[in-house]
Amino acid sequence: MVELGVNIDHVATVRQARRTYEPDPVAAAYLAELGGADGITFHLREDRRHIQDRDVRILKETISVHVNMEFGCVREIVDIACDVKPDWALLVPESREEVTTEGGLNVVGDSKRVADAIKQLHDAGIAVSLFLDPDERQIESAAALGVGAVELHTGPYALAKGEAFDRELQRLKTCGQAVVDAGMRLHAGHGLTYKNVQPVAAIPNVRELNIGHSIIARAVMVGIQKAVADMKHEIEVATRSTSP
Ligand SMILES: CC(=O)[C@@H](O)[C@H](O)COP(=O)(O)O
Ligand SMILES: NCC(=O)COP(=O)(O)O
Repeated sequence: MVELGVNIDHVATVRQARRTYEPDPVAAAYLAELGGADGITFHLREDRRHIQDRDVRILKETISVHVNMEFGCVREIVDIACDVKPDWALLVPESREEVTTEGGLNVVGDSKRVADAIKQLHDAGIAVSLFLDPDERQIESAAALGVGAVELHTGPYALAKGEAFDRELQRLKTCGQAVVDAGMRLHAGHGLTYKNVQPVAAIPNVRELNIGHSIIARAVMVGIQKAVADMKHEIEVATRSTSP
């Protein structure tokens, strides 16, 4: 079975737009779990633009499916992960200027920073996964670093059209096989939607897909009707009690 990890970052994005308490990504994670999520994913960014430290701690305490924490190789965040102990730590490249993660981590050549983070996480008993472009050299280096999983970056696939789409899908298949042959778990994610998920879910031996933006975008849409009806109800109740 291919597991679904639901990324709840953008529930927190809406909350942080007003620096208030709602919507709470912890509540969203609970509902995602009720809906059948096999895991909950979130990205604790250095700039704290969406997920906050408080979310990370409460999520780890309250979620019963596996917790996948994404972050860059920054000492402060690696220390938080070692303290909170998610089931998986997904190391990603991160820049403050980006709107979202733009590419895979580069682990070819000098990867001391990554190797140090992996060691610290492993010493804390946390399984480590690396977010990589579908590039065989990166996968070879990931295997040498001793991580348990690779999450293939599906962003370029998600954006590709026509022949490029077939090419990107083939890269994912070829590199997916390389991940499995090297003895690591195969995960994939980024930019997956209701329209483009099936070819990726059908890649042999893929164990987990992490999907966020598209699910949260759909949740906003399918939930609006009830949210408006609930507000109408509140107003009507008040009007009933105050009208002559
Ligand atoms: C690693 C990855 O592909 C994305 O999940 C990304 O890290 C999510 O971060 P944002 O939600 O800030 O785009
Ligand atoms: N690692 C990928 C992820 O968690 C979800 O990415 P997206 O679906 O929000 O693009």
